Amino acid sequence: MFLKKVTLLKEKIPIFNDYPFSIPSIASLNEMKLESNVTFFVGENGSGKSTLLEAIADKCGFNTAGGGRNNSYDVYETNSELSEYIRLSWMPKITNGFFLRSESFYHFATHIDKVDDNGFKDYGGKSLLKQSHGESFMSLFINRFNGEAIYLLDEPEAALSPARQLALLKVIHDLETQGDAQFIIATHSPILLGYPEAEIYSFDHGQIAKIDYEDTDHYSITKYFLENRKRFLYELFKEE
Ligand SMILES: Nc1ncnc2c1ncn2[C@@H]1O[C@H](COP(=O)(O)OP(=O)(O)OP(=O)(O)O)[C@@H](O)[C@H]1O
Repeated sequence: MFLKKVTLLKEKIPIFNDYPFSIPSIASLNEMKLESNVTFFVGENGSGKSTLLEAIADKCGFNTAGGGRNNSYDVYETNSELSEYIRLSWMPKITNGFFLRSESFYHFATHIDKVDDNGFKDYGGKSLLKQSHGESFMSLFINRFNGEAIYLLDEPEAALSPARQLALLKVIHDLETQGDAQFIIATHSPILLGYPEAEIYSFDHGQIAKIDYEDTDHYSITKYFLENRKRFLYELFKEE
């Protein structure tokens, strides 16, 4: 693995009232140690996962709208308001990698459609715009992801069927074990979170703290739902 630590430079922060320091998990961050090739960010909607992931991507020099170092398409790029307040500690430093931002992947696909002159070799030999959302994600993972690199994925499951989520686990496993790749993944998927030996950071309760897989809401709510679906729905829908 390459990225070992993310530190919040608290002394540089002028005021904690405004975004992104108004997010409790971000405001309470001191340093986050990364000790596994695969790290997950979990937490409720709005708990700050994407904000931190985007700041890390910006610091890596990746396009914050999604892409790697060479994917410059300013028109869709957004500024990370957090990146100038974090420090990344590497050992060794690498520059290869990719930031997958599910919500704006269409912009990346449109950009590639305009500039690719290589028969879409990095994307399965077909324009990403002519593949389904999930197919285009898998084409990217299988063809473009390789070698020593850091991959930052924001909700990759958004486009993936359960079977394709399992396929992504296999891609992660192959890259991690053969290519020494590092992954940081913000997710709500109980399937992805089940990756063995992964480190999981929860952004809930106003802090960023390690959590075991079985202690995440994603695991426990999904498990309870699948095992007690009728009772669960009865309780959910019943009149107060
Ligand atoms: N550019 C912005 N300006 C002001 N507030 C923002 C901005 N971007 C995000 N926020 C707010 O910051 C909070 C954290 O957002 P963020 O996208 O990091 O959450 P998240 O944990 O990734 O959520 P989700 O699981 O829904 O993707 C939210 O309350 C959001 O409304």
